[in-house]
Amino acid sequence: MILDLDIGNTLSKWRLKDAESSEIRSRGAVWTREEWRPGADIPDLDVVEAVRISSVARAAVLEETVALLRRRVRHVHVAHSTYEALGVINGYEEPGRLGVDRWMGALAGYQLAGGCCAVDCGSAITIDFVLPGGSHLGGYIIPGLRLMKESLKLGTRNVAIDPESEADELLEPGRRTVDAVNHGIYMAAVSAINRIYSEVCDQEGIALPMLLTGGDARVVSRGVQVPHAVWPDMVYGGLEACFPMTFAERAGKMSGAPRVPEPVSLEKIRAGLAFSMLL
Ligand SMILES: Nc1ncnc2c1ncn2[C@@H]1O[C@H](COP(=O)(O)OP(=O)(O)O)[C@@H](O)[C@H]1O
Ligand SMILES: CC(C)(COP(=O)(O)O)[C@@H](O)C(=O)NCCC(=O)O
Ligand SMILES: [K+]
Repeated sequence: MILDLDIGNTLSKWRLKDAESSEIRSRGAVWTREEWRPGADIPDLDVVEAVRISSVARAAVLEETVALLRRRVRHVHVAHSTYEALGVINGYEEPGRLGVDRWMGALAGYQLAGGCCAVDCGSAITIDFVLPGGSHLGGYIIPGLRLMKESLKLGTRNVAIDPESEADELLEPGRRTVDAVNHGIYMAAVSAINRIYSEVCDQEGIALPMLLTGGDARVVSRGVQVPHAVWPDMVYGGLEACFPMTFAERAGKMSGAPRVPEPVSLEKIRAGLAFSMLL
């Protein structure tokens, strides 16, 4: 069994993949914390022969996790952001500083679709661009839906936040605080994604397919006008491409990869951009 780990700032996601059949046997998530211990909510390591890790948690968390896993598992692979991988050139001035989850997403997106816009809606929302030749342009980072909500709570006196209420896709003006906040942050996220996508495609002269991942991908997806596909396992896809182990992976197949969405024409993107700027 292969254990894939995607350690984010909020949640540590894991899945167990059958090394023979390439099937996903189980999956789960635990809060990202200082110490990561196999226990009730973590799979049994006895069946695990290899681990692949993408982590943006504090270095100490990753080090402890790796040290613990190395005692129990023969092969432990940790992904890093590099200058180049799988035909993609990292756009960062200091490639190692690009969040490795973003790098995994960009690599998976490129492997699936060639050039792409990879959007990861987690604690932060990140929007990365890769051109068909493999040049990663860099990207954008904005607070995720939950962080936006929490920042309002921290920074204002009278904005009472209901942390449990979902950011929903209702776009009309809110008539009570909870709705004004939820509709506001939702609009902030989806309009940023729509606008950034259009601006970069316009600038680069190419309509790119968009791929969405992360804990809030489904809710964000409903507000994104650009044709796109939701790929919950996109970060895992990058791990599969970097450290292929199963027969299917060696043949370039990534689990749960969606059909590549057909982007609208560049003319349409430009017309939409012109329209939104005239308003
Ligand atoms: N069941 C859930 N538990 C926690 N967060 C959730 C859940 N469903 C959706 N979310 C949202 O997903 C975000 C976490 O998404 P994720 O992609 O795992 O983030 P990260 O990679 O930063 O840990 C949370 O900030 C929250 O807005
Ligand atoms: C931007 C991020 C915080 C997003 O993390 P996540 O929301 O997935 O927990 C993470 O990719 C990160 O720590 N990046 C390093 C800084 C950078 O990418 O520029
Ligand atoms: K993210």
